Amino acid sequence: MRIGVLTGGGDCPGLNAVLRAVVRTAEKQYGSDVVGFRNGWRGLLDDDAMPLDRPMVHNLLTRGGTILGSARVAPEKIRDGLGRMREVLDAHGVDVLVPIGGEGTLTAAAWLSSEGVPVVGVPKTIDNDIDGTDLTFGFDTAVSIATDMIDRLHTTAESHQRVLLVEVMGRHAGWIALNSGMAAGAHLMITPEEPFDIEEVCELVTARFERGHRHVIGVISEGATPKPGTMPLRDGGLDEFGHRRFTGVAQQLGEELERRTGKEVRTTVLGHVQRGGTPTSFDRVLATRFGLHATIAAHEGHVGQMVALHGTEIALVPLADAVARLKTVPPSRLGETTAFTG
Ligand SMILES: Nc1ncnc2c1ncn2[C@@H]1O[C@H](COP(=O)(O)OP(=O)(O)O)[C@@H](O)[C@H]1O
Ligand SMILES: O=P(O)(O)OC[C@H]1O[C@](O)(COP(=O)(O)O)[C@@H](O)[C@@H]1O
Ligand SMILES: [Mg+2]
Repeated sequence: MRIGVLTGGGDCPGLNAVLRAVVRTAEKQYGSDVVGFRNGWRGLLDDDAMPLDRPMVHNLLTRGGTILGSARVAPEKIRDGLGRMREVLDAHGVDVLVPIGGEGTLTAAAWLSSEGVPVVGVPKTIDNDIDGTDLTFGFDTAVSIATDMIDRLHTTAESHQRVLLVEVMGRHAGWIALNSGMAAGAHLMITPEEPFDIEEVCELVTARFERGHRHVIGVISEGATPKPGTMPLRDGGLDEFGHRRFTGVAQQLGEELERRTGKEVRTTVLGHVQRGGTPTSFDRVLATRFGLHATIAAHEGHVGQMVALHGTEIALVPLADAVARLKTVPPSRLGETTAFTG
């Protein structure tokens, strides 16, 4: 059998570990081989392929990013390119395609599957917002990096009696803000799931200083928004792929907070540092198990599926179900922060 692989969407630590696991499992367990397509779906549309064998995946377990590269392609081009993608897959003798990606890549994968292309999906994203799996790899690494950064901000905030706002990634889901905020003892967490009220944020900050505390740490997802009519947030419009362009919610909240409370505010935007570098041991293992089980599923004919973590076991879920909705932070999880904030 020949397996085709590609990595789509934003990169994350662990993608290379999946590639290594797919190649090793295919070669060692099945005597199969693997071909990679460069730069996500673009590699399939442009016939940009590279053979992947065991020497090529040496030393990949710990390496961040993806040796295949990743890119975004307008969804219309994917839909118009079905015939072309079939031709390229046939030309390379690919029996099963294993796309590794987030909700966008996997939506395209689910659609290809519905068109009869044999596909086994692997979920990745630092945002952890893929439904049907308890976790995605990349998330643990991003949370670890963010936690380390927030730990460091506590001391400098205290020295200057400041409010420090940390903006973390999380377009639609606040998992990184929730977990890094909890791990680092933040006093305030704001996620995209619950629009924030500037009045409440001001009250929290004022009350904390009045109680004699010397600093406030707030963690804010990049996709957070204010409650309508409470404070303005600049509109950045949409990018060419239809994603909302962010305009810096933490900075804007900080300016408003400083104006209203008179407290000194500083803002740190963590950005792509959350996605760079080596994966944590947890993500290395999860990525490796996903790659292993995706390859097994491909050989056993379980196509149209996505590998998923259920508890401690790797399961298969229908791709169409996994992309039907995003896994956002439920109110019960946000409620768990109440005892620790303020
Ligand atoms: N609804 C869709 N239909 C077809 N292809 C899509 C769709 N959404 C996304 N894609 C493809 O998947 C790529 C990756 O999606 P994106 O959302 O950028 O990243 P991720 O896979 O990390 O969520 C897009 O550039 C596009 O080529
Ligand atoms: O790398 P880019 O294009 O700036 O994208 C940033 C986005 O990608 C992410 O890091 C990951 O999102 P995806 O997994 O959906 O690609 C988001 O947290 C962030 O909003
Ligand atoms: Mg996406």
